[in-house]
Amino acid sequence: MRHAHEVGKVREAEQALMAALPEGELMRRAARGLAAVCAPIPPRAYGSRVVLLVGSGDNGGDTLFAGAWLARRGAGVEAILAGSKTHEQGLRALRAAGGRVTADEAVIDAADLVIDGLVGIGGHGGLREPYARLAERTAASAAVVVACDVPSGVDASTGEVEGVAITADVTVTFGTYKPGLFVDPGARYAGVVELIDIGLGPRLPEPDVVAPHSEDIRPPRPSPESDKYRRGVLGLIAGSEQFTGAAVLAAGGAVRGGAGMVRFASVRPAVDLVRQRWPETVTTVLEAGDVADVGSLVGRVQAWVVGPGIGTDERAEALVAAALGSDLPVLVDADGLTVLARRRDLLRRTAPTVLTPHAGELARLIGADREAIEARRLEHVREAAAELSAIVLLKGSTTLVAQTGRPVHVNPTGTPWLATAGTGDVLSGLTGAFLASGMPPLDAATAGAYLHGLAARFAVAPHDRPGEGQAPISAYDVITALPRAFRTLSGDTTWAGPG
Ligand SMILES: NC(=O)C1=CN([C@@H]2O[C@H](COP(=O)(O)OP(=O)(O)OC[C@H]3O[C@@H](n4cnc5c(N)ncnc54)[C@H](O)[C@@H]3O)[C@@H](O)[C@H]2O)[C@@H](O)CC1
Ligand SMILES: Nc1ncnc2c1ncn2[C@@H]1O[C@H](COP(=O)(O)OP(=O)(O)O)[C@@H](O)[C@H]1O
Ligand SMILES: [K+]
Repeated sequence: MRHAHEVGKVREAEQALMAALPEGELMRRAARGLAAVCAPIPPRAYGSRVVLLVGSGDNGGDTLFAGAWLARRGAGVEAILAGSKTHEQGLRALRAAGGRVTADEAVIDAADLVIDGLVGIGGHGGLREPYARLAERTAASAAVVVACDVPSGVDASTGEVEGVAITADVTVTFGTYKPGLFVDPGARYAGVVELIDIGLGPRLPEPDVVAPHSEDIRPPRPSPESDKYRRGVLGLIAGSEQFTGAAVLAAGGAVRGGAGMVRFASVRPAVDLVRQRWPETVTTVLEAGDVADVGSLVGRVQAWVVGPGIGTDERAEALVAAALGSDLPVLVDADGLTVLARRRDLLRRTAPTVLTPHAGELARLIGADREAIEARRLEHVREAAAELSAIVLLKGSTTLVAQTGRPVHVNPTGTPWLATAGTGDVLSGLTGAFLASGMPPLDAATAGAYLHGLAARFAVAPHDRPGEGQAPISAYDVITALPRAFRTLSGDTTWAGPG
């Protein structure tokens, strides 16, 4: 996992470390790391035109020291001192190395490299002038932009962006990742994030946010003792007279997600379609009076997924109530979430509940404003998990998974091409398969989001080559690419082949 810490925790750890080190050592480490990332950027240090945007705090100090290092290696370094004061030793170091100070902001236009040292973890609120103007000018320049610690204008703890911010190609961050580098909108401004070890690790407490690596994703694998029941039977309640496609897509996610068996229940037209496309499923046609008994009609399962395409009428409500009335893990998605918005009482249960809303669905569930959720995703997903007593997977440009008392998991895979009807249904079926296998719900949701996003990337650009073009995808393409996504995960060494 990549660990991210909020500003308060970073400052505490830094203070403890600073007390144990010679003065200025921490900044030296940060500046050296920043310069080392900048040096190889074409046309490389010697003869390149480097512009430093220097604010009044230590972020500006790091940037001045890094600029001095680059100047000693032959770069032409000019610093724009934008703050009300300037880090003195940093400025002395830059001048001693042959760097210059300039008031001419036009140097940004012709720069090869701009280093953003306006604000770091000390930033609050939208960028004030002249910082905002400098950020806009930088965005219009062809220079490579490297942000020091965080892109100025991005809230390091939350990823909020108020107004203008620096758009970086690379962000060089120190000691630990910051949540704002992982979570949108901030993540969009950060570019590639490089972590520099400044020795903070041992002093850091539990992270606030984590982003899994491929090796952290461990979907269940069958063992020689496995049979279809032990692998996990998923009960899936999806589709209605009006919406049948959602059922086919959710069933596909579950089948390709490795469920031992999918027991599918719905109205006749949805059952007919699911059987045609996924003959592997065991189906139950629900007649008008059957909904309350769905559990016993379907047979034994280890987890439920309820919601995709079920509609929002009384019948749908009874289906959601029946699933949540069980003592099994239940994932509620799509229409099921709309039903829950008026029946929050159904969430009072002891078995785990996983909710998979997009921002609009979450807005209805917690009575918040959709735009506010998009702007402050981290805050809202945490609040929702606490308020709804559930594991909440908030979909969107960065998918977040929150469980109270645990760091928020942020999904590193995915692509904006996923924003197309039906892909969410695939995710709920896939995650449901993991729940049915007995995976802890936070891990199941994290693995679901990861593999779903990876499959989407493979569908968009199947050859996985740099520079390869991308094409629009359908939700079905995501299902088709799931096996390939699974195969990228670290292998199971116990497999000896047949015979
Ligand atoms: N504390 C430490 O031990 C270390 C800190 N380091 C660097 O120090 C940085 C933090 O330094 P500081 O605490 O001095 O804070 P910053 O340099 O991030 O920013 C503080 C200054 O920016 C101004 N400011 C804040 N928000 C603004 C806005 N929206 N518009 C315009 N001006 C704004 C403040 O008034 C203040 O003068 C880190 O991000 C990192 O780059 C590194 O050197 C590593 C060690
Ligand atoms: N801008 C975006 N960037 C990346 N992924 C996105 C973006 N917008 C939506 N997604 C993803 O697309 C999927 C859409 O799901 P959802 O909104 O439930 O659609 P549907 O209900 O039509 O299936 C989710 O996995 C979500 O995380
Ligand atoms: K910065």
